[in-house]
Amino acid sequence: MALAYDPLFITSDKSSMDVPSTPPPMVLTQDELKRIAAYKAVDFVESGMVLGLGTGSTAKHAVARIGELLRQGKLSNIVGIPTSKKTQEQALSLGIPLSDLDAHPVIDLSIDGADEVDPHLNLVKGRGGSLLREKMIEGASKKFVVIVDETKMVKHIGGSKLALPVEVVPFCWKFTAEKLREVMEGYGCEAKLRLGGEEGKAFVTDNGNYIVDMYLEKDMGDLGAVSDAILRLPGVVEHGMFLDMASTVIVAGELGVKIKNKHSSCC
Ligand SMILES: O=C[C@H](O)[C@H](O)[C@H](O)COP(=O)(O)O
Repeated sequence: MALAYDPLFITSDKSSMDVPSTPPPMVLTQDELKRIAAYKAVDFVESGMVLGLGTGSTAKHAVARIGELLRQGKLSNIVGIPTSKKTQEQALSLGIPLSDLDAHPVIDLSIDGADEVDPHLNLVKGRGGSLLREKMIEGASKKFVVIVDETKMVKHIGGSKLALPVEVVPFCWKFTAEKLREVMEGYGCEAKLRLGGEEGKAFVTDNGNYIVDMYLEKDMGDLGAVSDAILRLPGVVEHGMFLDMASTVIVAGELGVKIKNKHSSCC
């Protein structure tokens, strides 16, 4: 279905108005909101850029749009760095030239979705299992634009009560999961191995690891301290909290698109 995409439908945190003067032309599905956010992010893309290509149901719209603009000749000389095998396949199918972090250690712009966004633009990512490559690539980016529909906005990280993913090595994963649970015990934490592999086996990431999903009851408060404690555990490869990494978050909702920039987004 074609979107009636209205530029007046956009607000930014630089603006004093949060509600646009023109009402949205129709009730949009969550997928349409994801697509609106993704297309808006692709406005930041310029010919000649090295781009981090995100993973997931929102990022796939951005990758598709980049492919379309390349095909139309409106963008040229783009190099994409995919954050997962799935995105790599999509980008290849669209003819987007690809490379990697070894060849391009500095990336101009990354565009990716998120599972949660807090008021400080801290994120949870990795419910699709791609957090490690995403963190490596997005951490090497001069600009990181996050695209979400409004359901992803939370008051605090973990606030959706859905998974905070941690990538762990398969070797004695139960031991690591128990250590994670102990570290997070004060926040009412449950730690569960993610399933989804063949015959009900563990989900395996693109890096051959497992994911332990943490479910939290309480606000963690000092996210930096929790991050450090998790990363100190042997067996942990990476976690899905992306702290202070997003430059801009584009949020598409029924009342319009909001653009939130780092350092001007909160309080
Ligand atoms: O591992 C997956 C990624 O972090 C995704 O970007 C994240 O889960 C958001 O995915 P979606 O856009 O499908 O909600």
